[in-house]
Amino acid sequence: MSSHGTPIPMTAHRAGPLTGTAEVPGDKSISHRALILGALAVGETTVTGLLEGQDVLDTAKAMQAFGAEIETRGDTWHIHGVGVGGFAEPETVIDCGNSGTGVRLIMGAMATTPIIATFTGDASLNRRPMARVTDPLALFGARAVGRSGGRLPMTIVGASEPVPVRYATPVPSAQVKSAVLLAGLGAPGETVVIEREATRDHSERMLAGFGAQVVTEDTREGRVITLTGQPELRPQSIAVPRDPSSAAFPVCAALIVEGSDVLVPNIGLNPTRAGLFTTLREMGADLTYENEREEGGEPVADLRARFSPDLRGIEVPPERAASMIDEYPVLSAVAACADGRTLMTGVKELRVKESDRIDAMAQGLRAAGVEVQEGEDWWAVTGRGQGGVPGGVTVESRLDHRIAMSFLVLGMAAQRGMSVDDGGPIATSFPIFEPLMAALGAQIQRNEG
Ligand SMILES: O=C(O)C1=C[C@@H](OP(=O)(O)O)[C@@H](O)[C@H](O)C1
Ligand SMILES: C=C(OP(=O)(O)O)C(=O)O
Repeated sequence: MSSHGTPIPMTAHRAGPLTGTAEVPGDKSISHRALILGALAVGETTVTGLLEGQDVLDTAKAMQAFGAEIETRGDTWHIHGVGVGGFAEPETVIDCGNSGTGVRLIMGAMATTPIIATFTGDASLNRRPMARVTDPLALFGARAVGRSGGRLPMTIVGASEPVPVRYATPVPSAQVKSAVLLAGLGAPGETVVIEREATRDHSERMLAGFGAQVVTEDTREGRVITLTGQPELRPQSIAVPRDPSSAAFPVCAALIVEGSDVLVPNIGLNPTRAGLFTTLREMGADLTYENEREEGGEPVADLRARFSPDLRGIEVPPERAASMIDEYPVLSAVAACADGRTLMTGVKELRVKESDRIDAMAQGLRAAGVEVQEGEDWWAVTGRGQGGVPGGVTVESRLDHRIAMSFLVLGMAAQRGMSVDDGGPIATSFPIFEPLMAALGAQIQRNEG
């Protein structure tokens, strides 16, 4: 089932070369944060390039429920923030749909204000673990009551006298880090988050942009981030860069579809996000960075991906996992078309995303004729070489946009194409995926009725 309606079965067939320019939408992580920090600032924040995918739209609706006024004029989003500590108590349940980032960051943002809010989501989100966020929020003085196993629906009672927190994250998660930092905004004094492995740092960068005092130090313990609480956040004008996690799909498709040459302009290459591109280049991908520059304090380049007939399997180092965590599904589609084995280790987190992504990809790849081995925190794909994946099957997308898109990309190179039972979830992060890929020359269709 799609998150908000009837399933949309989709098929991608093997087709001629993919060529042209792929203008992918705005970054999902940055879009959520722009809305939440805009809601916590005093005055009007404007945002251009916001990803208008369902996950982000659900966060916008949630911010309205907490009292922010949000309107769109043309392509610009205007957010009238209520200030740190100014959130109102929502009158209804907050539905975050399919979005782990949305629900976890918003729980953090409200946890140090004395209000009560109840959160829910779709069947996928309601299976995902929330204790990783509610455990540190309890240290601030917030309380959480949810379903067994720390699942949604869940009610958070915000702390009435919050205290600052020092917290070492037990899992590599930018969502956990960000929830703690956002909660720290409402607590007096210094809140400290320590992460052993650096995860995406958009919250730290954006908090600093809004005028909060945030200091990051790399130490022997790991990355130590110190935030000074109760700032007055100054409204900003934010231009959201394009999403490298969405760019991954046209890039990977171009590498495996014969004769392709695709330009994906203006992609953020923040090192905490760019692990996939490094990995693809190590596999022998013809992937170049053109027009490298800095925009809004972030490294940016145009990516040019060309058909790469000599891709080889590699071992992806576990320390790279955080910088490409959402890209393993599509990497496995490329690995299936490479020569040799691609081994991915240190990736336990993949099991608690919108689906168990190791299981979802392993089952679908095996059905498509590709050998996959797996353990709790690793998996390995034995490539069948260029043009060697039989395909020709329908696989489950499991309410997971990245699973759906990864199998459709594989279908573009597989001998007999690939189908997914439901492409509906794609709209959570990449609502223009179908027309964008079709404009490049992909054969992608909905199987109505
Ligand atoms: O903070 C974020 O914006 C995100 C963090 C990652 O999740 P985890 O924090 O669970 O690793 C990532 O998978 C997700 O798509 C977006
Ligand atoms: C894991 C993802 O998102 P979230 O955790 O926000 O649902 C993703 O977009 O791949």
